[in-house]
Amino acid sequence: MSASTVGKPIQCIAAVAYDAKKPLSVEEITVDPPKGHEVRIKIEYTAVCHTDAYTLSGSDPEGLFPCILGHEGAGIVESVGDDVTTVKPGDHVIALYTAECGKCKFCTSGKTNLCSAVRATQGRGIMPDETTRFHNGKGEGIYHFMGCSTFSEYTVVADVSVVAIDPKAPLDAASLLGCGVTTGYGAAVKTADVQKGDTVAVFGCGTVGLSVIQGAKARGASKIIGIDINNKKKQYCSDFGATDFINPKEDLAKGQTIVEKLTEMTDGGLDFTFDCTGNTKIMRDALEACHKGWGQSIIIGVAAAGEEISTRPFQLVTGRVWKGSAFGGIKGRSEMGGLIKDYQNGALKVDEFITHRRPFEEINQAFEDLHHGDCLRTVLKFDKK
Ligand SMILES: NC(=O)C1=CN([C@@H]2O[C@H](COP(=O)(O)OP(=O)(O)OC[C@H]3O[C@@H](n4cnc5c(N)ncnc54)[C@H](OP(=O)(O)O)[C@@H]3O)[C@@H](O)[C@H]2O)C=CC1
Ligand SMILES: N[C@@H](CCC(=O)N[C@@H](CSC=O)C(=O)NCC(=O)O)C(=O)O
Ligand SMILES: [Zn+2]
Ligand SMILES: [Zn+2]
Repeated sequence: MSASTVGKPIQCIAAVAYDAKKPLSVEEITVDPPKGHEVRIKIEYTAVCHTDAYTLSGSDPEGLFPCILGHEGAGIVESVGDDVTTVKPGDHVIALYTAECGKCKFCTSGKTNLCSAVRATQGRGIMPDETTRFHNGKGEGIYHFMGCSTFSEYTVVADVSVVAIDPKAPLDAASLLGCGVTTGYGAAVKTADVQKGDTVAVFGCGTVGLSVIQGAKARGASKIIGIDINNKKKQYCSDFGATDFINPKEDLAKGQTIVEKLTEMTDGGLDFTFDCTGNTKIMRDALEACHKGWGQSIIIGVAAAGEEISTRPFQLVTGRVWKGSAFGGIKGRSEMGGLIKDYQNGALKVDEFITHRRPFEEINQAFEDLHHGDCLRTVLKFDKK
């Protein structure tokens, strides 16, 4: 912490999304000090998740411009506003797009990790007091994103949207626990609660899908089928624990559907399927590949505005279950410590997802990296020292 910055605006580098489909503008911005119940973080590392690209594409109904995207990030608390009791300057932290206040109807329900404390203002790109902490060189306000905005060297988040972690945990790996790894792993071990011997199919084997595979393996699933249209994902699937890989563009017999193939491979269908593509047609396939009577399909992928899912109601009448999962069902402030420990004792692979590294200034190339089948996550480093 630098005491000289406390209570003052900070000028720093950030990537501003001025408009949908346009490259981010890497420029100097001003980050105001944190107000009550807010925390200013010096972000050390941030990664690019598919959801950042989705919002930048203009398909997100909550997308607002100009904004500072980014929600997979870790850093060090620079200063805190009044009444912040859970973190202090110098703490190593992960920003949380799924807050945990511990007090709201959602948090106290014991049924969900969703929290309502700051979600409404978060979706409108502003802090809980309805203002922004970000301004560009012209003095114009810039919206926040997902309550995190980690594509800025300094960011301000609500105190319920940040968790302190073991300072011995490397912050590059910690950044990935801010979304992709936690989301997929949690979807398998918490939302689905996969059990030993279960059969599992995962559609879309990026960081989220591979993390589902990792969770299913940890639980002792008997068959884990990775499905992806990119053959470069085959080796990754095997590395993270899949027993089989299918490329639907190449591995189906003439006239055979992916649902038929999966049903044949699993004696009638899977115990669990996961959509990690955001494609609503794939979501239908994933549901219909579930075993009659009990199979559950978990939607993780984020679909564009206007997209809807459909199936014959008979699919549900006959016992298949459609569910969704946000942040893997994980409560960020109370459960992140356990994931960090799992990572530290070797039970949870995280470093293996870092396939590319770049200085923050190359953030637009990091978005390009996402389209290459060999890229799982590009981690961007702020400080070149
Ligand atoms: N619910 C939640 O809490 C969260 C949701 N998400 C969402 O999860 C999804 C996955 O995220 P992430 O892993 O980062 O994304 P990636 O883009 O890294 O992974 C998606 C994978 O799916 C593949 N794919 C695309 N179309 C198909 C298809 N028709 N059949 C099979 N595979 C296909 C892609 O291949 P290719 O690269 O060749 O297109 C890619 O390998 C996104 O929709 C993201 O927005 C992410 C985090 C949290
Ligand atoms: N803004 C979108 C919805 C985006 C969405 O579904 N986000 C996921 C996390 S994606 C992370 O990479 C999520 O957890 N949603 C729950 C939430 O409360 O936002 C839209 O409006 O469609
Ligand atoms: Zn994400
Ligand atoms: Zn809450």
